[in-house]
Amino acid sequence: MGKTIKTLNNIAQVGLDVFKDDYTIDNDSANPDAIVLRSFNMHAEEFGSELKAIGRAGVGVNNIPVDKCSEQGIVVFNTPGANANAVKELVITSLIASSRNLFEGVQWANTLKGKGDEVGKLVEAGKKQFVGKEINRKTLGVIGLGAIGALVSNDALRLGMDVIAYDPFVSVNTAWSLSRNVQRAVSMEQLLAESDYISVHVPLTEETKGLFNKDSFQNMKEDVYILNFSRGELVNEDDLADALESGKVGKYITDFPSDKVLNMDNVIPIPHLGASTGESEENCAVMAARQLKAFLETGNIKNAVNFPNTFLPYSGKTRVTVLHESIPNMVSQITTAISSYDLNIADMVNRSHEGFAYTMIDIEDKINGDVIPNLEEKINLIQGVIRTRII
Ligand SMILES: NC(=O)c1ccc[n+]([C@@H]2O[C@H](COP(=O)([O-])OP(=O)(O)OC[C@H]3O[C@@H](n4cnc5c(N)ncnc54)[C@H](O)[C@@H]3O)[C@@H](O)[C@H]2O)c1
Ligand SMILES: O=C(O)[C@H](O)COP(=O)(O)O
Repeated sequence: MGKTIKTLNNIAQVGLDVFKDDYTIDNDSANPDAIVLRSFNMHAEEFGSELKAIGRAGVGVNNIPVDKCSEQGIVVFNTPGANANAVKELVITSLIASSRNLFEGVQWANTLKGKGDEVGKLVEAGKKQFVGKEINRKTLGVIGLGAIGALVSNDALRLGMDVIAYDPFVSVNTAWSLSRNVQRAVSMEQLLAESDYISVHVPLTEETKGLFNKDSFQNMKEDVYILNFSRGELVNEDDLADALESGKVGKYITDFPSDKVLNMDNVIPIPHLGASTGESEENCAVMAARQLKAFLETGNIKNAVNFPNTFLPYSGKTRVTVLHESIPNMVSQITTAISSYDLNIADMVNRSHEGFAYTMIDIEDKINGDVIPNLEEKINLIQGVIRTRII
């Protein structure tokens, strides 16, 4: 049956092109099968009964009510690493440009428009206001060693910086990709105390909200530069104002300006450009679309943030997919329901992730269409089952 996809932001065409034949892109649909978006805030959105999946073409999912989605059996995907290079390039650019007072210097040079032959003399006289500092041999502290943090760390080393990093949950993938010259901070305090520059690359969660506050600023060196390409809410803005005022923080470079921050001195506001390159937009769109398509057509899950990665080769016969709570005795109750229709199981998989689980069961033959709604209903009645879909 045809499926409807709705987009809530501009999504690169190559990504939308993944949805061919049986799919309709309908941005006015009140009840799509899947939604693709970037930073659109979904917290106030109602979900239609057909909505099975949301694809975030990007990384941060704080714009999506993930817990509500889990409870309603809506799988939320993101695109890990797909925009990491774009962000890294902007972080490195901003690191150097802010150290050399480039943003302020360019802004000032533009004020000389119309000064005619005087411009050359004014430039030479005025440039002393913008004397900067070099990043070579300075220490960069990287908080969060995921896709972006690891790239930033490796490139900063290549530029002659010392790099110290903190991530208590570092993944095996990152560990393999990281230069052995990145020093490991044993605590946030150590990183804060040793860094001339700090770049933060963690997700916004209840735990990381306000990570930069009065106490953490106090632990930092005088005149530290902070780069925030992650989320504005990681920083307590009232405490930041004091730290900028006192000179503890020399500059705050942020991809997430707020009205409050725009009114502070020594802030370099960037209009959320981290992932805004053609390459990154295409990478994210294609990855999000492929993951959604695979899930809608085969039930397989790759890169979901609220349900486990689950893969079973798709035979094209009948597949029963069940999103459920991760509690004892679920698989046996589901298989009992299936066998009550005299159906033989060919293959199956069950995975769990942080309280939620996913079971996919392949039936040996294509099953009669009339059975499908009854079997779905029977499985949905099992306590702990969130959503059943028979493909
Ligand atoms: N400015 C932009 O356009 C842009 C683009 C992409 C991502 N982002 C933001 O950057 C964040 C990081 O992106 P990524 O692709 O590197 O994500 P990622 O998931 O690959 O890495 C995040 C890392 O943070 C670590 N972490 C989590 N909590 C931590 C804590 N309390 N202390 C230290 N480390 C912690 C995790 O272990 C993980 O290694 C995203 O969550 C998003 O908010 C912004
Ligand atoms: O979390 C992300 O991936 C970034 O903040 C990018 O957001 P965007 O897709 O709205 O540019």
